[in-house]
Amino acid sequence: MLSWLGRRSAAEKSGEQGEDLAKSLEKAKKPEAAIAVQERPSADGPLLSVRNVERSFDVGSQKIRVLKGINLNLYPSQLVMLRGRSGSGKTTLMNLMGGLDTPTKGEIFFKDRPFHKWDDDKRTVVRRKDIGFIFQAFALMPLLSAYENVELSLRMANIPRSQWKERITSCLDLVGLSKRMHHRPFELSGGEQQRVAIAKAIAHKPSLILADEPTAELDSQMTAQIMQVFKEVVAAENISLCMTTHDPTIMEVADHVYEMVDGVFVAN
Ligand SMILES: Nc1ncnc2c1ncn2[C@@H]1O[C@H](COP(=O)(O)OP(=O)(O)OP(=O)(O)O)[C@@H](O)[C@H]1O
Repeated sequence: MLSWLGRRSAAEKSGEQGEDLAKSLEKAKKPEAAIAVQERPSADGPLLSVRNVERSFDVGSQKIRVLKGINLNLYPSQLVMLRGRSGSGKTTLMNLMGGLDTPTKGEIFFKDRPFHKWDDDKRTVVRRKDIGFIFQAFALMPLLSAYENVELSLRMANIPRSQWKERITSCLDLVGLSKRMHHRPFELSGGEQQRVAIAKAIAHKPSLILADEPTAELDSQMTAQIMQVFKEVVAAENISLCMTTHDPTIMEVADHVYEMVDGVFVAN
């Protein structure tokens, strides 16, 4: 598995079981070339629109086609999941959605801004201000408290210092960590650390949160808590959230689930 964090840093030089498995394997045998893009669920236009996107990588003398024509619309205040087997292309797509990478073909519009045409510097400005990232491995600074970790995000986004205390307190309160603000990551459970990571990702009030397997390191109880926090954050902060997962037990929380097989979406 390629780590999103690893590839993110590079790009940023400048963030199953029994029956279900049998069903998904059956579907995997017959991928459809492309499925209809999600119907418009709200009066607003999409926050993010991915149109006919392809991504290939040159490895030695070979061209590897990872994404083969992806269409996706993400609307304000939606919680969307990308599901697929390891290597199907989920992280590659998330990197494109977050402006960490650009497509080989196709278009990506974030708030009508053409990410596919913009250089990394321009995308970075938008990313810092309007997109939050959450990783499987929490990605917290180990020597900083929960409070200071969230503060770091506000500092990076150039939010005026006068607003920090109120915003940090309200974000940690939203994720249920008011009583653990001054704990450092090693003094927190895995679920609590991931809640700090969520507070950190939403602190600068982004419109979009991208989360790559945010519950992969957590047990089922912590996973359920994190999914509840995600639902609350999407509602309270008017944020759209797109996350990848292998876990079939959490799909019902999503407004929409995209199933990816070998670089294309298939009907689920
Ligand atoms: N920079 C790259 N260079 C070459 N191949 C790459 C690159 N990035 C991704 N790939 C290839 O693209 C394919 C899809 O990788 P990706 O990480 O997007 O899958 P994934 O669905 O997120 O998998 P996982 O669930 O294991 O994280 C893999 O075969 C991977 O080796």
